[in-house]
Amino acid sequence: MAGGSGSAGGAGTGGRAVPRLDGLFLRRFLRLLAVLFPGWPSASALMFLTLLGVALLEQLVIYQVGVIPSQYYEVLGNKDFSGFKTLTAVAVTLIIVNSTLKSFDQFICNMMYVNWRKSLTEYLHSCYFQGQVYYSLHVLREDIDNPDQRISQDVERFCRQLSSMASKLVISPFTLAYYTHQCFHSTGWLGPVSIFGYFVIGTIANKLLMSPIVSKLVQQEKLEGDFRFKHMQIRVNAEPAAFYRAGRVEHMRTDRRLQSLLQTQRELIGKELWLYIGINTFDYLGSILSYVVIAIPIFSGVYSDLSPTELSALVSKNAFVSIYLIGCFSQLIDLSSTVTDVAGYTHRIGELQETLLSLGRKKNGNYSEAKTSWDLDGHFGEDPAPRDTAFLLDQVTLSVPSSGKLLIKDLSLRISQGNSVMIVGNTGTGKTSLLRVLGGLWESTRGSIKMLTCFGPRGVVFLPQRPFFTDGSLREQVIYPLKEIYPVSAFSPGSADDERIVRFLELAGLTDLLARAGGLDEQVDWNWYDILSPGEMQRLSFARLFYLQPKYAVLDEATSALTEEVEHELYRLCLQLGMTLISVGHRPSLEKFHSWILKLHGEGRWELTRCEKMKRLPAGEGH
Ligand SMILES: Nc1ncnc2c1ncn2[C@@H]1O[C@H](COP(=O)(O)OP(=O)(O)OP(=O)(O)O)[C@@H](O)[C@H]1O
Repeated sequence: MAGGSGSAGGAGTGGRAVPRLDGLFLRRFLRLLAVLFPGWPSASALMFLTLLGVALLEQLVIYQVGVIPSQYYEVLGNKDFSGFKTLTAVAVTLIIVNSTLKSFDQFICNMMYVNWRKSLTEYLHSCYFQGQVYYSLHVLREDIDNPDQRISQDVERFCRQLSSMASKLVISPFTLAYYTHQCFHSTGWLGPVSIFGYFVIGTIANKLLMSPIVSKLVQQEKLEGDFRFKHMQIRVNAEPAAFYRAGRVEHMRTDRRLQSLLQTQRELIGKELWLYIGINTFDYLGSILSYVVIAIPIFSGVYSDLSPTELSALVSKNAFVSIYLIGCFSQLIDLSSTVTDVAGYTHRIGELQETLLSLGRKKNGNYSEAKTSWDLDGHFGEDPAPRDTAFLLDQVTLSVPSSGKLLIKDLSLRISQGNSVMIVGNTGTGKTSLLRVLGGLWESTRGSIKMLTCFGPRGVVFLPQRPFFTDGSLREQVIYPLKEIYPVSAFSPGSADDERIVRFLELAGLTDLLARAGGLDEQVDWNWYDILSPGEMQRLSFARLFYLQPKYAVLDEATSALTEEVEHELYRLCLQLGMTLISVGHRPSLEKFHSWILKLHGEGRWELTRCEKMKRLPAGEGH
């Protein structure tokens, strides 16, 4: 497993551009926005409009609440009791409306967060699970660290931070326009121009302070993922680790990853200090800027004909609108730390999105779209492919993708029905790699490979070296990866699905498993890897194979944990069920189940021989 296992100290950018607040950020952000707002009328767009309406109403009410104190001065000064009662009733109503609107504002932002998270995660899932993209991403691409963390945690934080900014951002164009107009009205061009100038300077200074934070944040997220991955490694491998008494060494290694993460967090906090100094300075300087704005015409003699009282009234009026306008800008500048978070997550999610899309576009020429996936619902149409041949290899040369190490050179082979092939050879000579090419996971460096049948029950089923189980009931393990009950009538008319499953479990020697699992459909809360022995896992994989009854079964050392007798029995059943086998194995006792032996010698050399020991078996069942 490559995901998350990258070096703990690296920046995680793997030769890529350092993440900054630049054009690349903008492009990635706009691409993510297109996922969050897929069109009109989408739920997100409607929520955003509602938020805009609520925020506008809120502004109106806030303004009304703001003038209440001055009205109290008036009614109390005049000892106007009925005016006081009316004003108090109005004030209470306005405050209730204001608090309701504020709560609604928060509520809509939270709902938007959930909705955005749903859209973005589902979108990434659709790219991640398309074809074999998840395999290529984890095994063949090493430049993307912790894809799992990007999809789960980074998306969550991105959406949360973005939604926390939403209500301030949505209203700011309106408040800015309104108070700029007001400011221009009372101070002329000098007020708005100096405030805008001040904001531009503040933004440039902030941007300089924000960029290093963005790259640090991206690095911190990578280390966070590495740390979590280390814990997951222990969780998944608790038993072998315990046999090795690996507690001390794993403790040290896990602590090392933690230290590396904490060191980066300290550096991040150090960089953020400068940003906070910038933000706070901007806020407090802004509060005196309005007086600086009014001081310029006063000292240049524009108001020299005004009396001191008239001048004070003018100062107070101008200060009010300028402070409001500066307040609007300060609110935007205050969002800087949230913006850096959003930018960091944007880079991480954007990188993942780009990689997923490029992997999704890269189609394996040997496999048409229809053949790259299973018909999971069990609906089987007509298969136009010739039925007697599964794979046609012509002058195929195969190398390890990352290192280029030559494994097989100029191999021509036809794998057709009734002609089982056994692949043998020393460790690391490329036996599994050849299956990877047959399965469409790797591409050959030269030559052509044609798969003339499909994946699934009517075509090819692979049993990988490491058995794979999903979460769920025993039935779900047996029928995997079919989702629904397999259409019995296709192969065994008349017999019920349950009976077939039980029979195949018995044939695989797993009768007791039915009782342990409490029946076929009991939703067990255990991890199948924890409760099954390696041998039982291989037996269960065979029960699955018997159930699916494909025409071709590709078995990669699928019986390595079983005795020779059990192996013999399982292979015999496969042939009896009409399967043609393509197996990788080491035991010579397996040869009798195959017509051909392909021996790999490494460094490209191979040898194909006819096997004379092929066992004569009774006619296949079900075909
Ligand atoms: N994802 C990978 N990245 C880099 N190298 C790989 C990868 N997978 C396999 N290899 C290398 O390719 C070579 C062939 O591997 P392969 O798994 O095909 O061996 P094998 O013949 O099946 O061996 P074994 O009998 O041990 O199962 C080995 O040297 C292995 O280290």
